[in-house]
Amino acid sequence: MSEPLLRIDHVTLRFGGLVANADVSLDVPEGQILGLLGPNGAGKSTLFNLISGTYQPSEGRIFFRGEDITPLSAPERCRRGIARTFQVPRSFDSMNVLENVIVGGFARHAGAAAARRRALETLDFAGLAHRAEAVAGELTPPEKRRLEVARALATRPKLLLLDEVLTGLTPSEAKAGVELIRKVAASGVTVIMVEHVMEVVMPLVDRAVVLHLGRVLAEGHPTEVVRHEGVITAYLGERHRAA
Ligand SMILES: Nc1ncnc2c1ncn2[C@@H]1O[C@H](COP(=O)(O)OP(=O)(O)OP(=O)(O)O)[C@@H](O)[C@H]1O
Repeated sequence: MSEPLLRIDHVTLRFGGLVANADVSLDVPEGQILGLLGPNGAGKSTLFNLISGTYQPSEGRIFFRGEDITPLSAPERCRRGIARTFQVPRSFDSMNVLENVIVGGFARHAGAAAARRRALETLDFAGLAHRAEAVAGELTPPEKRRLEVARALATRPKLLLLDEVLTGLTPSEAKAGVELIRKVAASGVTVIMVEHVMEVVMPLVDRAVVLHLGRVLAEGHPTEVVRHEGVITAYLGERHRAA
């Protein structure tokens, strides 16, 4: 079997006495859309922070394309092709949409002209080209999420971490968001997404991993995972039992 794009190898992260991620091991093959699920406080965002380099694990290693990236900083990991969005959008509100995406592009493109070219392409890809000159702070909530994704894509990632980009959207907005995620995956970017809305996650992801109390509770095809007894008890609740 070929090497996974990302390998998380027995990773633990402690904040003092609190274990936010406990002995997490996970292989993510190239081309997959992986859903990372679990109740509030399960350790999903912490795992994103460990993959993107915001946090260093207390124990364990993280490999990307076969390279041990555990000691690398977040900018170094970005240059290798790992990008992320944040639960609360972090765009620069006073700058326009294009400028925001150019900032993302600078991480990977030498020179303003190349970064601008890449930003324009990315806005087009993300369906935001018509809002290029709009001030970011004045975008609608779904446009702000799209801008987050565009900023991350401008770094030309091989792995994109999406933290609740569909949460809080109306069903039709979420449907448009799903289409964008499918398009991202079809362009060759591997995706790991944290999302709570099961109706959205189920048909979209190739594989689901459920975290609970920092540990991997279940892993597999989404249809198997939602039938897992421990997942129903810890996360989904009784209404999913008969589903
Ligand atoms: N910087 C930190 N310092 C101390 N504890 C933290 C820190 N970041 C996260 N935690 C704790 O680690 C645990 C996991 O948090 P995390 O945010 O990763 O969960 P989550 O699954 O992303 O939750 P949510 O769905 O609410 O975003 C929680 O108990 C949280 O309080």
